[in-house]
Amino acid sequence: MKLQDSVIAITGGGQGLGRAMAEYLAAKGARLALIDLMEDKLAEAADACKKAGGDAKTYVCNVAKEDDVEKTFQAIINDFGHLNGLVNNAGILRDGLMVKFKDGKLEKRMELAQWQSVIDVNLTGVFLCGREAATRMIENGDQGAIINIASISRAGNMGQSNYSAAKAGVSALVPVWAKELARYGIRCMGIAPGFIETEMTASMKPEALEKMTAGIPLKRMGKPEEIASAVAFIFENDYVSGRMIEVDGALRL
Ligand SMILES: NC(=O)C1=CN([C@@H]2O[C@H](COP(=O)(O)OP(=O)(O)OC[C@H]3O[C@@H](n4cnc5c(N)ncnc54)[C@H](O)[C@@H]3O)[C@@H](O)[C@H]2O)C=CC1
Ligand SMILES: CC(C)c1ccc(C(=O)O)c(O)c1O
Repeated sequence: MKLQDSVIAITGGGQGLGRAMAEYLAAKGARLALIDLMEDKLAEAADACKKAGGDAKTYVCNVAKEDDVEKTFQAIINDFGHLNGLVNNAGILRDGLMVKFKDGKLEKRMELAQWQSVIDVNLTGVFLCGREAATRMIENGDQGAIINIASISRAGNMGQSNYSAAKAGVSALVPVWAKELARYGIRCMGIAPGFIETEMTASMKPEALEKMTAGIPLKRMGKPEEIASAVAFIFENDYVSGRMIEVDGALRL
């Protein structure tokens, strides 16, 4: 698929990795539908995309809400007339141990609400957006790809029951959707990033950063552009489907 003039929706497109993907695809001439909760961040990201050479429109939407998602994808079709791809990128962290001994007493530490909030956004949100994008693409006769952003934590990371379960779930959806959607000319792939440089890591003390990167075989964190280029590769290569790409500097948790 050529990215020039393709319409690509990115959830969580307002900041971080989603914004980096948007700018990278915009520079290749893609037309971006940026979806996020934060209106101000969306406006900044859309401006950056336009400067990079692509068109961009913004949609305030909670990916965990079925109504919001249905309205958003209807609006995208109304605005652009087509949809060629989706990057399911929006995600949240609410880390915590499941149980812990404190003062000789065993405590339940991960609250149900803490579990559910991550499942709602990181797993149900991916399902809702994937289902809506596929429906609109099939109705319109548009071919393309859906990409689920997972994490190295999908293998199971201490303190991340909720997050690891959701990321394992979105990884499992990749071969399911690849098989179900191939007949409509829609591919599905996943990316599992390791530790990536963000605004949060930029503000960390050098000693803490050094400790974090010491265990990574490539001895550095990944750059947002390295995730964005994996996204572009997937859209541009019409024979990749049903698999995960691990972009993690060879780290294993
Ligand atoms: N930064 C990293 O090192 C890694 C990130 N990831 C994954 O990459 C993705 C992006 O991560 P970052 O850019 O670091 O995060 P971030 O927190 O900087 O950006 C996430 C974006 O998603 C949006 N969002 C959150 N909940 C939403 C909802 N309910 N509806 C719509 N938008 C919502 C936020 O407003 C924000 O703009 C996530 O899925 C994350 O799990 C995976 C591995 C490593
Ligand atoms: C534990 C993994 C590598 C990780 C680290 C940081 C973030 C983040 O800041 O959003 C993640 O989403 C992760 O999956």
